[in-house]
Amino acid sequence: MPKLTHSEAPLPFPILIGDIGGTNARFSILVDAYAEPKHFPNVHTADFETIDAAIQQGVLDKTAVQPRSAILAIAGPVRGDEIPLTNCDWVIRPKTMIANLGLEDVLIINDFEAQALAIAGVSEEHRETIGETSEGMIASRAVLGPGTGLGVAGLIHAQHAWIPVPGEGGHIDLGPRSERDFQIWPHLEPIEGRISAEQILCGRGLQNLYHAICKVDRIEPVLVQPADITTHALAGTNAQAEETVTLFVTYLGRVAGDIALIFMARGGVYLSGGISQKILPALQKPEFRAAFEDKAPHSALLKSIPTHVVTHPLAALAGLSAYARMPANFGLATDGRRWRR
Ligand SMILES: Nc1ncnc2c1ncn2[C@@H]1O[C@H](COP(=O)(O)OP(=O)(O)OP(=O)(O)O)[C@@H](O)[C@H]1O
Repeated sequence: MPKLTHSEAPLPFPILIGDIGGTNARFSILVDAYAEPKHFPNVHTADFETIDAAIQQGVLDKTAVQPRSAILAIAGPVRGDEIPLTNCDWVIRPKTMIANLGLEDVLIINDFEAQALAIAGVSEEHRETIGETSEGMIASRAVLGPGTGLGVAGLIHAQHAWIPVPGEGGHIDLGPRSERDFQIWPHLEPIEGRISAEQILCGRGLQNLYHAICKVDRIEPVLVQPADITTHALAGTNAQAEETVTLFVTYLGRVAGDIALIFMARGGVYLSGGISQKILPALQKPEFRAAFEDKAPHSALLKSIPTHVVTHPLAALAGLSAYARMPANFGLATDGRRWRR
């Protein structure tokens, strides 16, 4: 086991854990390393002016347990003492939290690091396997999450620990390969001149792809929300929506295969995020796995790598709890992201 340095010393219990999304914030309290987490009702970020008010009213006012520390996962980079969230107005100020909420120790990490912590221990009941099941190995893994954006993280297994590797993998280039791709690509909305994976593989990306397909087919688009597109696709009630979702899972397979190669993720690639669970029947068709495995000269390697959809309803919180209980099992970098009284 790696030796604990002072900055990696366990956070003191009870620990408040939180998954702070753009729309929803989910909180639990871990009383000790063995107790089941006590969950609190979802908090809508728009209902509270500050995260401190949300924690006070949504958690602390509802329990007699006073947390001594907090581990929060947020969407966006963690830098400095004032951390704005990507998709909502909250700014996280750990020093103010320590002063006002009775906390003595606060750790802030990236939301996809929390997803990576979660896939270290996700059980069979909390995942759906896509394609042939191969025996799970204790080996590096990766997670991709199409939701509001496309989150990507690796989970390296080394020195008897799981080491989450957060990054900006959702922004890698995604190029056309098939004849149909070459028809569609000129009609996709680019970002500063290029098509990144996130231009297609997220909620907004579903709309982008659907509109491009409608343009190529010279059809007036009739579907507006990402959920309309996937609902019609799964029901087989709109041809362009069906093709959108078929291509979406193909491109997701292509990118997931690339990420598997980068991390040598023999332990499996996991799909999280709000969209994966909603398009599970489409992911179970052959296209996702075919694209995932189509990686010459390494197709045999990719064939041996399992792929799963994470179905745990609170995966990020489960990952944070696993870390909070047994920090020595994880090589989580805390430098510049941990504040103490
Ligand atoms: N049925 C659906 N099919 C396809 N996309 C959907 C569906 N329902 C929601 N979405 C899209 O999923 C995205 C939200 O993803 P997700 O639930 O992962 O949110 P998030 O990024 O985790 O944010 P938060 O944690 O704040 O809720 C939005 O773009 C939304 O339009």
